[in-house]
Amino acid sequence: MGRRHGIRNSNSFAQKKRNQKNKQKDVWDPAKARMNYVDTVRESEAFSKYYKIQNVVPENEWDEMISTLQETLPTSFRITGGKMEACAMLDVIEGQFFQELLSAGVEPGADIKPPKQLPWYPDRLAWQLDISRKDIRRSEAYYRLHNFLIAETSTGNISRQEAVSMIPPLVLDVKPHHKVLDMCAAPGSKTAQLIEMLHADQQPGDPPPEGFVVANDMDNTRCYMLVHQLKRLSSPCVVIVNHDASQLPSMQMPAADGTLSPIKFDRILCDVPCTGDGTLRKNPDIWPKWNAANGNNLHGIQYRVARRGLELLTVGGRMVYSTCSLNPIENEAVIHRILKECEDAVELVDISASLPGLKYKPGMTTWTPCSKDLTGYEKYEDVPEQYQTQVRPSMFAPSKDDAGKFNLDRCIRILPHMQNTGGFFVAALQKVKVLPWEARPKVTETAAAVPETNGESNASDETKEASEEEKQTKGPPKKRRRMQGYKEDPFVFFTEDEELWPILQECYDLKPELSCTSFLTRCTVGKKKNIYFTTPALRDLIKTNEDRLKVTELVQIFCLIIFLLLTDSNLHYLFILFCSL
Ligand SMILES: C[S@@+](CC[C@H](N)C(=O)[O-])C[C@H]1O[C@@H](n2cnc3c(N)ncnc32)[C@H](O)[C@@H]1O
Repeated sequence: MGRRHGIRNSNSFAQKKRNQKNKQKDVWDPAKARMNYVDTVRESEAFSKYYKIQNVVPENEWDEMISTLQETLPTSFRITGGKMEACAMLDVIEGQFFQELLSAGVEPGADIKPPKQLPWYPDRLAWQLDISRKDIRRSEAYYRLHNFLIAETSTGNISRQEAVSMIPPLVLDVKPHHKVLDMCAAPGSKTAQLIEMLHADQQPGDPPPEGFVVANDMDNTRCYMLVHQLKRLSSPCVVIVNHDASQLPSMQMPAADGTLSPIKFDRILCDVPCTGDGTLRKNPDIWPKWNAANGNNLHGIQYRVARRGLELLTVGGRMVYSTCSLNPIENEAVIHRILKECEDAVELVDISASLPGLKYKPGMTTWTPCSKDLTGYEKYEDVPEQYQTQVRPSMFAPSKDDAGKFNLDRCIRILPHMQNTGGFFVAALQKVKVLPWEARPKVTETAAAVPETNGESNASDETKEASEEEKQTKGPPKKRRRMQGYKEDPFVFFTEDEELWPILQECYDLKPELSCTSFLTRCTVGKKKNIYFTTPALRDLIKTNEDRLKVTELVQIFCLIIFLLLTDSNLHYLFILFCSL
């Protein structure tokens, strides 16, 4: 009784506090004020002036682009999972929900926009719906479809993803045996697509694919978003790591003869941090903050991440560079700088045929670097001293004579008005031979030295732009600073004599070909409450690289939560079993 009384008291206190707060809010609510401001400021003078200087869109399309940017973005989604389940889901969506919409559309006064299939997405599995909150309220058919999409998104059968953001994984062309690296992965909508592609050919009862995805993000909190997003896929083929991608250490894998060799990835997604001005429809608060310096400041880290990606890419492998920015300084200028440095070791791939029906502008071959005051410069020598740290020599377009040899027109820029989407940039790079500065991969007897990092932020200082491979060949710097972050629980793999293994095998009727050494826990002592399963390839990767990563405390590898259908029974029960042991 007393306790209850206490609770009532504390509740009324909390209520009083809330009332006080609400009163204050009536006077001044900064969040509300910001939203009002954002609602009214749906165009930025600086944005318009800058993109007119860049000629990013032909004069006669300008007004259409700006008015599209001021409209709400349509919803788009893709159907996930194996081919059979996806087709069955498509039948339900088309046969039931879209049909209802179409029937509602013939009623007098109904304003129903038919769903649009995204022609460039395979098997008719991606759709765009131009529906607003108002539509959902006024039409029963819209309401039912909306609720269905929400429910299916939470179970993972549908992924609500911006249409243009589906493009980079498609262009990456991932096969089940590929080693894939996603350099800047959080929150993970593209990583999910990559994992689905890895499992594309897998039939029920088949072993998991040979390939894997290493998903990295520098932001520790966003790594947990990634864990949350990817958990739904229950794939044993993905590991999440937490690094500055421009300094991602070389990982090692044991060869058949027991020696270690550095991993080179077959496919790399380099979806770099950017100003995001292609997402203005979704994030209108970018309008009032937009300025030319933001893009200039990101050029350095974008280049360094892409360059590191190419170092980690195998010869013959493909890397896709993408941003949700329209700015050539964040896009073509980065690609041009990379191609120039890589000489003839890297080429732009013509990806137009892999995206049938997609409307886009070919990459620009000329652009004009600008300082924050929106003065454009023809050449670096024209840049006043005060802006020389902001506008860098590497940002300038190739000369007319040189332009042809880079094939920058093979890049793809999607402008919002072309098919009612966000803005996006994508380029696919093929590594045709080792990079000029790259040492040929060495096979070492022991784990290679851990690449050093000074843990500093991504300042655009060119002196920091030496590649990680270069640093490794020069030897480690003398001082080592600990990077801030959280220490993750260890990865404790079962050994052949694991006492739980016979119980597990019997209880879950595990297939005999499953090796107990692919199971792991995250604790060294105490009850093994959660048991994880991963593929042999990822087990080797984690085991081979964990120690050196732990020593430096640079990396937190997050577990890939893995409940593949090892048997017909649902392995989620493992949780229950071991919690009660
Ligand atoms: C454009 S978002 C990536 C979106 C993601 N690919 C997706 O599809 O959901 C860029 C990401 O890069 C991360 N990031 C920023 N700087 C980074 C760096 N130096 N290394 C690795 N990740 C970085 C940010 O935390 C952010 O999550």
